[in-house]
Amino acid sequence: MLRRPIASTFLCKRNFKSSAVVKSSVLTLKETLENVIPQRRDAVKELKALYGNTVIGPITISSVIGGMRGNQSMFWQGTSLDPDHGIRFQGLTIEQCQKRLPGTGINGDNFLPESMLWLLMTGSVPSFQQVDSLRRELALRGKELPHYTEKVLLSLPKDMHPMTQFAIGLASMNKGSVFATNYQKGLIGKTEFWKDTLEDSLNLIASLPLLTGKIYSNITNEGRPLGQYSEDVDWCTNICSLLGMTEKNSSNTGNLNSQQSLDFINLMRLYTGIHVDHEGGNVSAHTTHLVGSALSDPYLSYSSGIMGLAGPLHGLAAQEVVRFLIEMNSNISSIALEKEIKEYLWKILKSNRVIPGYGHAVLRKPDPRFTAMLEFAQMRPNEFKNDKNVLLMQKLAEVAPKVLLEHGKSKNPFPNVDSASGILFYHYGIRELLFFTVIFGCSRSMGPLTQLVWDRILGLPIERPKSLSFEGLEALTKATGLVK
Ligand SMILES: CC(=O)SCCNC(=O)CCNC(=O)[C@H](O)C(C)(C)COP(=O)(O)OP(=O)(O)OC[C@H]1O[C@@H](n2cnc3c(N)ncnc32)[C@H](O)[C@@H]1OP(=O)(O)O
Ligand SMILES: O=C([O-])CC(=O)C(=O)O
Repeated sequence: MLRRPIASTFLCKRNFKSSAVVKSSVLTLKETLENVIPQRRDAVKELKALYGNTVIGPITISSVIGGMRGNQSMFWQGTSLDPDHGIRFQGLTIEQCQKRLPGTGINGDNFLPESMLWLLMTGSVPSFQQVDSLRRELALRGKELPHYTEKVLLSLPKDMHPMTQFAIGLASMNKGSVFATNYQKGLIGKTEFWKDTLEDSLNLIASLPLLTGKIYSNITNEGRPLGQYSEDVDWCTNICSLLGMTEKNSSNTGNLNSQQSLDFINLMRLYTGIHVDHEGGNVSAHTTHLVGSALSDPYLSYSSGIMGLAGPLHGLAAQEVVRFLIEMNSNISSIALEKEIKEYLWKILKSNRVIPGYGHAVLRKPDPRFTAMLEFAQMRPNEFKNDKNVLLMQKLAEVAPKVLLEHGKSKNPFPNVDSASGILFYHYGIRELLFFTVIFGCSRSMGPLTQLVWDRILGLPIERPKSLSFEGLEALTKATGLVK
């Protein structure tokens, strides 16, 4: 399908109220980080020296052969996950972030993911000016993709999975890695690794609007641009524009009116603001951390994380949910008929498949990220009242937990974050199901890359747990004296 070319090169300047008042005295993210580092380094050093031998939990055989569930064995600073209350970003709930993190300064706009990045990196809520300076810094850093990355992306088959294109694009950018180059030349020592890691990480995050836009235009518009990049707007406005999903400054493929265009940008800010991280053990974060522990640069490390996000039990569930909702809608006669929905779900369970968007490895309550996405839809009743997929998504949140509870296997029968997100993007006009997880991947860059910077600030070692064979485990059971 060919898309309309961009109607005009006119720049949509949704100017930031703060732009005019940014003072040169505002410390950059790096400078702020430099102020925080000495105290944090000392604290971790002291913890290790005084309490290094403190035992913090048992490791059972079930956990060794059960995906390390429950093992408290990773250091992760930015976020932590409570099974009953969900994610906290440097201690703040989603609700608190919505109240406290700065946005554009325009009433009703969501907080900016740039604010979240600042919070994760430094541990404190940024001021309006700090966020605006970071927004500007990222917009400048991200204004072009390396020519070799463009070339690599253009050479890929248009029907290659967008997540594969994403991982390849990111890995190709390792050619320009400041960290890898300076390490290879022997120009940096261990205590300084974090500086080049930060440099690469900010460049990587900044490049994501163009990279994502390129992949989307590859799969929908034969590689021709759908929108225009601007240094004057925020990261998400650029993402939306480059997907061709803004009223102005893009091909406006979804024919959005100005309210819908604004809503779509705010949906993107909300989505990418709360998917940034889910503590360290999830597959994408853990993979980035593991690969990074071998001192692979941020591009290679995060490209590996993206490959993990591309699994259907993890981020790819976002695409699976949309497919599932559309298929279910064409197989039931009415959303109001709970009996039919239940039968449909049972058919899936009886064929030994999972219900996508439900269950979680850690959470034991509905995912507050799901609730935040749901609230986005509920706050716009006129927009969504006739969308039968969105209505089914809401109905399922009532029905599926009952069925999963009756099924009796899943430890968590409630909706997770992937339940709501893709179908909202679909509503506004992103119809390529395979693409949703790429948007997830834009957001997820922020948490794991923050940790990578901190891994290097703290000089954490290469990760290398001990593995055990069946015989090794058996020998341990005998050692307990409980088994003959
Ligand atoms: C961003 C994210 O990654 S959020 C998660 C996105 N993934 C999905 O939505 C896919 C569907 N959900 C699932 O597959 C799982 O709930 C996971 C992968 C998220 C968590 O897996 P686990 O920690 O192993 O879950 P749990 O301990 O509850 O699993 C116990 C059993 O219930 C099953 N189960 C868990 N969730 C579901 C589900 N949604 N539908 C059907 N069965 C399920 C498991 O497959 C497992 O079956 P088994 O004993 O035959 O192996
Ligand atoms: O925490 C997990 O295992 C999966 C998840 O929800 C995420 O990574 O966002």
